Amino acid sequence: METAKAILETRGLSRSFSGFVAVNDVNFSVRERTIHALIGPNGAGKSTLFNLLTRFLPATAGQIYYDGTDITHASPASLARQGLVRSFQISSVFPHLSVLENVRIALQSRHGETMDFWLSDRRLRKYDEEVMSLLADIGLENYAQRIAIELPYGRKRALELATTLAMNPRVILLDEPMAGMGQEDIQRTSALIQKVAQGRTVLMVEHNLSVVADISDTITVLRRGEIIAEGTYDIVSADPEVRQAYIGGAHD
Ligand SMILES: Nc1ncnc2c1ncn2[C@@H]1O[C@H](COP(=O)(O)OP(=O)(O)OP(=O)(O)O)[C@@H](O)[C@H]1O
Repeated sequence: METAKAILETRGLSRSFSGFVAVNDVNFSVRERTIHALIGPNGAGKSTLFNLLTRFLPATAGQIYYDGTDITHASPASLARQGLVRSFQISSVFPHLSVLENVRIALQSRHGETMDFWLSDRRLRKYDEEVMSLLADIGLENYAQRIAIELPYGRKRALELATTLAMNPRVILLDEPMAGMGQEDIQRTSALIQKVAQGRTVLMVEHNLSVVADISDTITVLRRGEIIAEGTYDIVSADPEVRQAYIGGAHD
């Protein structure tokens, strides 16, 4: 595990907003096939770094590399095609379509087909087999015919993950996957993330530290736009600067 190569890397990455430096000269590296969490107190720059990595925000300075290729100026759509997929990105859920239809649309889009009403039944059925196997992976097979909007909250998030997986990602970026979830959904989603991480890389911003402790291989702690610690949960949680950042509270 320790020797896995870096799949995502930044060098001197910075982002300012009207002179305020939200991400400051960050050298960051995510090893392939690990679950990597980005944590830090409110306003630390987590969302900004996440948006830079997925190219939703342009960098003010520095470089981003994906699998050794400079992607500093790539578009989010081209990154998704190359396997760097932000959950809820291209694959947003259509609330009034069924679970099966939602995942089928994501698969069609990956195969370069738009929503073609004239697709033959045979071709649709071909997708449906793939859809059902994906839904089985994610524990949604019994929800296939349910309309997305009617799903319980945790299952809706699982559907979002299913549409992300339909893009066949190498790296999945999750923005607060546990947000708004109760304990039961948190446990199920944690297990799901560990499952989908097999053979893939997951980078997530997550506030729930017990989830982070449970499932992350590596944790990067940000504070005021800079990395202050990195390593396993045991290492970062014992770090005096990290403890101070959390005790110090929000915008310390
Ligand atoms: N579009 C923007 N314009 C101006 N300032 C911004 C913008 N986006 C972020 N910031 C500032 O950059 C800093 C970092 O914000 P960011 O949202 O990245 O932090 P965060 O660690 O994700 O916080 P939280 O945990 O509260 O979501 C904050 O001080 C924020 O006010």
